Amino acid sequence: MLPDNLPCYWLAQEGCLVYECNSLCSCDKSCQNRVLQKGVQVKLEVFRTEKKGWAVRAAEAISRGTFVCEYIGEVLNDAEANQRGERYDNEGCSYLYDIDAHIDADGCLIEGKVPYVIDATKHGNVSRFINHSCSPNLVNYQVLVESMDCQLAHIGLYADQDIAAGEELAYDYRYNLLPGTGCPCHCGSSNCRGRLY
Ligand SMILES: C[S@@+](CC[C@H](N)C(=O)[O-])C[C@H]1O[C@@H](n2cnc3c(N)ncnc32)[C@H](O)[C@@H]1O
Repeated sequence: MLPDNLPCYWLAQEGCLVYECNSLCSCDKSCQNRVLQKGVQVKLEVFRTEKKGWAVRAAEAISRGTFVCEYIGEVLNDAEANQRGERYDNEGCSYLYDIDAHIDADGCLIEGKVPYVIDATKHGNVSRFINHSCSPNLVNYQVLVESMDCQLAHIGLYADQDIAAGEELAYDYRYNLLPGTGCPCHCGSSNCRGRLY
C-alpha cells in the first residue's frame, strides 16, 4: 500500500515523462496533480562545503516522493552547450543540466534525443547549488504542464527517500566518465564512482 503523500506518478522510473493538470483541466489549483507548478514548498538552506563549494540541505524533514524544486536556467542548443561546457570544465564548476543524460530511454515516452541543455550559470534558482552524489537522495522527472512538447518538459527534482533536516540534497548528474583524469567526486558515499566526469 502506498503512503497517501506519494504523487500518482511515483512508480515511474527516474527520467520518465509525467503530466500535471493544467489550464485545460476542470480542476482548480488545489488539485493533487499540480505539484511542480506550485514551486518550492519545502524549506531549503544553501551552505558552504569544504570540497564541493556551495550545496543545499533540507531545513526540515522531507518525505519520500515530495517535490523539492525545479531545475531552471537558460535553455541552450547542443552546440552552444558544448562550447560553454568546455569553458566551465576548465573553470572546474558547471551549472549545465543535460536533459538527455537523465532520460530513461527504455521506460519513457520521449523518443529521440532532446537537443537542449539547461544552463543555470547566470539565471537559475536554488537547484543550481545542488551537488552530485553517487548515492543520491533526489530523483529527476521530466514534467509536462502547459506545453505537451516533450522536448520542452520541466525538470523536477523529488525526494527519493525520507530526508532528515540538515541532510545534504543531491542527485546523480549522470555525467559520462570520459578517458583522462576528469574531475574527482567528493560525494563521500561508499559506492562513489570516484569521478564526476
Ligand atoms: C551545479 S553546481 C553545484 C553547486 C556548486 N557546488 C557551487 O559551489 O555553486 C556543480 C558543480 O559543483 C561541484 N560539485 C558538485 N558535486 C560534486 C561532487 N560530488 N564532488 C565534487 N564537486 C562537486 C563541481 O564543481 C560541479 O561542476
